[in-house]
Amino acid sequence: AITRRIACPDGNIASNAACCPLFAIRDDIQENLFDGGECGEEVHESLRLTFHDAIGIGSRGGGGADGSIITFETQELTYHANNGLDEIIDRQKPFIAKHNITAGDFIQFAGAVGVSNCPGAPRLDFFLGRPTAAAAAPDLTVPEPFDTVDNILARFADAGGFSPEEVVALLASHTIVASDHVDPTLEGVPFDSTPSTFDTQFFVETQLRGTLFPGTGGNQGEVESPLAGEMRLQSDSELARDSRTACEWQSFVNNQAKLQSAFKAAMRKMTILGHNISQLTDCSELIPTPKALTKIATFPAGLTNADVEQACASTPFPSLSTDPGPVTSVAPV
Ligand code: HEM
Ligand SMILES: [Ca+2]
Ligand SMILES: [Mn+2]
Repeated sequence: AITRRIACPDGNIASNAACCPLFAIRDDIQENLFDGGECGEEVHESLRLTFHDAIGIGSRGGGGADGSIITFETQELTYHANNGLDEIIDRQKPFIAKHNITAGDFIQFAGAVGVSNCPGAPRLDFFLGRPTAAAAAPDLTVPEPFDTVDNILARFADAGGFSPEEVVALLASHTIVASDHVDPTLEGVPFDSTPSTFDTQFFVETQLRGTLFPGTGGNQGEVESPLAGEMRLQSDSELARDSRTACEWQSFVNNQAKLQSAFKAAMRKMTILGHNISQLTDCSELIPTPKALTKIATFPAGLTNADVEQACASTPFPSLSTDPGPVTSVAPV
């Protein structure tokens, strides 16, 4: 294939002139939205936003990854599942206003650039050219942590024909979480012990027997986790144990290469929902290459294979070593 090289007005080289404005946007958000290239709160929330915008499509209506969650925020932010997204939307809006880019493109661009700051992440694709949203997405397109596996799989299938395997791949995103809203008494609670690293610990730790709540019990959509300071969603717990998804879930344990390739492929599909890829421009070259990760997955200190709730019937849980030292707790982000 012939790679086109175009000189942009600012001196950057692009494959397509349409991508040229993205260099300045990337530099601006790395410096002023992501605190100089961190894998922190704004990255986590920007990734969550890519999902809540894109999944708004299907038999009930909605335009997919069209920016409607910002353009029609007065409506979509009244939906229960979007609780807390007002903060990142307020942070993103000035960048959209300043640069000549639609909300739909910006949400997915910020997500892809942001994820590149997390060691171990794949280099996500980015396609440009989403028009401004025409209407708000309807309510109830975003799955909730208290939904059944049946309903979650059905919603993803309806939204974009996602298979159960692709749903599991997308949930790799929960390796970089700091939850503020599931337990109203806590802030910044991770779903795994490494919330700033795009690793497979999430798939290890969600398979361990739950023994405690990081804060209060009785929150809708939360079940017990195996580690002080760590939160487990009911939906993640059930997907890790359901016969339709358990083996796929387990297959990511200590498989960084699969984590990267499967998440990248599923994100490519999710981030263009509602669009015809032939009408978008591939500007993936703008996405930085994430730092590689060499850490091997482990059981947290004090826990072993005996704490695994084996759910995949056909394949044993991978053998992992246990972190040395006394039992620790996961610090808030
Ligand atoms: C069954 C599907 C899903 C459910 C039920 C679900 C639910 C949740 C919930 C309840 C939170 C905590 C929000 C808070 O308390 O602040 C959360 C966080 C998050 N979710 Fe999901 N999620 C799902 C799928 C996804 C997907 C597909 C992605 C992205 C591809 C994603 C990305 C994230 C991220 C990055 C966060 C962390 C946000 C932060 O730290 O502020 N989730 N999710
Ligand atoms: Ca992690
Ligand atoms: Mn947050």
